[in-house]
Amino acid sequence: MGPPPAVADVRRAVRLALDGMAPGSLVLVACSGGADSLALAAATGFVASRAGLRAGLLTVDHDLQPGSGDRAADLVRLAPSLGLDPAEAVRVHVGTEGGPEAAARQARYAALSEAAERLGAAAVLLGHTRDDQAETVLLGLARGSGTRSLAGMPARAGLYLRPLLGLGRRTTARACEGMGLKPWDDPHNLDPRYTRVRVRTRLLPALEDELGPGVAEALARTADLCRDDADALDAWAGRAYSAAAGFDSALSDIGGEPGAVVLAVRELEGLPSAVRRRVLRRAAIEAGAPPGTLAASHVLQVDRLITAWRGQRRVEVPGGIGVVRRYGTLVFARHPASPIS
Ligand SMILES: Nc1ncnc2c1ncn2[C@@H]1O[C@H](COP(=O)(O)OP(=O)(O)OP(=O)(O)O)[C@@H](O)[C@H]1O
Repeated sequence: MGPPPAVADVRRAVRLALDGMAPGSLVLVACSGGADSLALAAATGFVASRAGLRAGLLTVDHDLQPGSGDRAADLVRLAPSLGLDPAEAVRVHVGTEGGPEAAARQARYAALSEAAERLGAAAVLLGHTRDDQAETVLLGLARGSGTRSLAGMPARAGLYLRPLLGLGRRTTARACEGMGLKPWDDPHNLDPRYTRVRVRTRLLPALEDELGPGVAEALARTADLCRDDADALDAWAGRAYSAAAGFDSALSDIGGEPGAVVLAVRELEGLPSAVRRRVLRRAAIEAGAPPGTLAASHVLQVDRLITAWRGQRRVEVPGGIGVVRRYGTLVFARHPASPIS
């Protein structure tokens, strides 16, 4: 008799994600002890041993709740029985910048990347599921995001893989049951003070009641479609950026300071706005604007220097970057030379 269907589904997803990896490579599972990453950990131990790969477990102890150190130690003790060796608990200090959730996430990824490098891992596996993806899309819609944000989380990004994005949370819970594993229920996952928890526990179930049980799956499909669109637009914008920034070198001292980015307006005027806005966003970032702080409204203001220019002198974007229109160019710089109007 084969394994229960949910166990087989999780193993298949892991097998697909690890396909093509060089024999002997080390893959690490980032495991919180919750159902998603516990099912992932067990399936990875199983698949890796049959695929000639080595598998290990990393758990991050944020030291935010009483007992978190014990939980991390329990996971490390459990790991060898799942075929995961090495297994490490990494303790991190969580700051407060950007709110407690964002700070914990940032500290977690930094710790995971550091441990992966130290252990020479070829990949770090995360337990995000289709339901996490659906929540991300809903949150993006509510913020008025564009295609890049609606694309949600990618199945692979650098070292990080998300093998379970095609499976629902119900499947991981059943897989744990099927393997006799007892996941940890994080009380945070039920705390309605978190927006994501309200989306998970109230909004998505209400949508499924009203619109049918396939809503999470449909939202995850939207994410995939948006990713394809965003990738295509990014590629177009990359070429457009090179054309607009790589014009005649005689003009390249217009910026007036090192690090300035100068774009030729005539290369931008005929572009679709979705592409032009991407070019402008990239120019601002290359000139020194921190990516996370650059809002759509900033990019729109810069865009008006092209589409609705009435001698406006200067647009400010985060990072102390000013944008001015000067001769047939847009100059992005910390202290751009005074504009021509
Ligand atoms: N403390 C942690 N240590 C290691 N990895 C973690 C930790 N917290 C989260 N992760 C990784 O990030 C993924 C997504 O985290 P998130 O907080 O959204 O999930 P979770 O509620 O912890 O659920 P689960 O553990 O069931 O995946 C997890 O599946 C896991 O791979």
